[in-house]
Amino acid sequence: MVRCGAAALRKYSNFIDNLRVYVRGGTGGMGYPNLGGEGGRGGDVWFVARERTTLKSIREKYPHKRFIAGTGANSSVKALKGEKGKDREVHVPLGISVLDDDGKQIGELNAAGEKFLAARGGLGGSLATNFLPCKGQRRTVHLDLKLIADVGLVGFPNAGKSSLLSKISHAKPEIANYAFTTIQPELGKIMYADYKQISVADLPGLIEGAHANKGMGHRFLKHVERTKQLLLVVDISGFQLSTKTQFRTAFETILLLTKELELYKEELVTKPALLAINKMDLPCAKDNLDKLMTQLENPQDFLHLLEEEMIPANTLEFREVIPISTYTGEGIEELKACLRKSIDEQAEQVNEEYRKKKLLLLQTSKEQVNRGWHS
Ligand SMILES: Nc1nc2c(ncn2[C@@H]2O[C@H](COP(=O)(O)OP(=O)(O)OP(=O)(O)O)[C@@H](O)[C@H]2O)c(=O)[nH]1
Repeated sequence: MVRCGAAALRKYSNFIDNLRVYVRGGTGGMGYPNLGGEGGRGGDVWFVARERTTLKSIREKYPHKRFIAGTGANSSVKALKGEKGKDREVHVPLGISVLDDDGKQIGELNAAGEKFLAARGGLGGSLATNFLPCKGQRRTVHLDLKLIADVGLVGFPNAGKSSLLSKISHAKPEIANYAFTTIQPELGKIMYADYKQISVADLPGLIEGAHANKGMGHRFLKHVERTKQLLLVVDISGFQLSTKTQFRTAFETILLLTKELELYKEELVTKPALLAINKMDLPCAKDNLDKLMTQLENPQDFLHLLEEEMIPANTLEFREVIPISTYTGEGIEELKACLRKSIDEQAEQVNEEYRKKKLLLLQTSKEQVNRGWHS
């Protein structure tokens, strides 16, 4: 049964991942015609990425959502070159894309301390402008948040994503026996004995037909874009959203999830993926698992089980398939180990590619120097 509790709705209204703000650079200062003095430039508006900042806190602190930098000082006898106006810094969360009003991305802030010039201050008055100052740049921009996590949990409602997140991390998501309990992304961290941490994001609301805007549509899938890997979570007994919708087996669920990812953005299905098969404590789980493993070994042979338009172009290849039960704890430690191994391998691969690129650059510049010597 699909229900949305009042508490869940409250939670939903608490989370925002998009905020529209107005930014205006400061006006320049007046020039001083008699002595040819130049007014100070207007201050700039900067977005600065800071940990522990949320879009919600920005909205609460600045309900007008207007950020205006200081005016440049006028030129005067005492100070012919007027001082620059005060810059305005706006702290934004990590993982922000800055979009203009047409939805075009104009900036990105992913690491603490990164800055983006949102609005440039106007020039001060000078001979060229008849000593009149220029106004600062002004525009409306959208701050679009995409969570940055190592692993994104992807699954249909009730698969046990929240239960899994609370089992492997210290997160305390809401868990209930009805779909859509999770209506905002939840973040948790898996801690390992050597103090390494892996961040995991539970991404809610994905259902069959999300691409056609069913349920919450693809609203939260954007958060998968910046996760390094995907962990698909499926219920071994299958999935049925309501009595009015078709029952889907675990295998069909995996195909449908793949299709939804593909329809949102094809690159998502190229991310390294693992599969957690949950609820292995249920009575028919072992038989269902045998069947599912056969299907996963030769997925092409079983694609006909789905309607043609829901068959994904490519099936996902899982680095690991781990049967688990968040009730009994079966497979949980193995899953944590597999995630760690997979993330470490990916980091190693990225380092290796970086080393190769650097080596290539070094070789090319050496060859260029040698050619210079010989010509
Ligand atoms: N039998 C069994 N039930 C489980 C297991 N894990 C979770 N459940 C139950 O499945 C239901 C859904 O669990 P959740 O963790 O809320 O699932 P979810 O995928 O986060 O669901 P949404 O919030 O709707 O996205 C709850 O009643 C859980 O108690 C499991 O390993 N075995």
